[in-house]
Amino acid sequence: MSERTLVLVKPDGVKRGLVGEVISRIERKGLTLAALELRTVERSVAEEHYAEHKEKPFFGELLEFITSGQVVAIAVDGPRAIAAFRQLAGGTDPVEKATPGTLRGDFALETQFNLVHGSDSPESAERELKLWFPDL
Ligand SMILES: Nc1ncnc2c1ncn2[C@@H]1O[C@H](COP(=O)(O)OP(=O)(O)OP(=O)(O)O)[C@@H](O)[C@H]1O
Repeated sequence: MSERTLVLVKPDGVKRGLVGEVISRIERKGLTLAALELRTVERSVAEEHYAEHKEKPFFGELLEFITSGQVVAIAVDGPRAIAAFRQLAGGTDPVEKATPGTLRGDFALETQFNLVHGSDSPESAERELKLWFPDL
């Protein structure tokens, strides 16, 4: 059964010219692109996107970071797309958790600047896709 997930290339990935690398790995895995947009994120969208982290000590920094530059939002389709992209991304901490061969394992050093976001469950995917691609 096909699923849809929301992927973001965060501002660090866009600034470093890694959008192509992320898209290439998504496509090589066999996943397909349903929608793609380069945009800046309004603070309200960022707050809603990361609502589950509202009480965390890093919430303020996270909002600053995600609104600090352009992001690429991508709706990605495929069988088990949610888990498949999380596998491509690697663990949240790019050094302790992400293994080489993953996007974060290969290209990131710090937990905050970990290059990509991928929805972590069908419920998150549905919520996030509505937020980022309301017309899809
Ligand atoms: N301890 C931390 N310090 C700074 N930033 C953090 C920390 N933990 C998480 N973050 C930031 O918040 C984001 C969301 O954290 P979460 O635990 O949901 O990780 P994730 O699901 O792997 O990442 P994402 O939701 O971006 O895909 C992380 O990707 C990272 O950018």
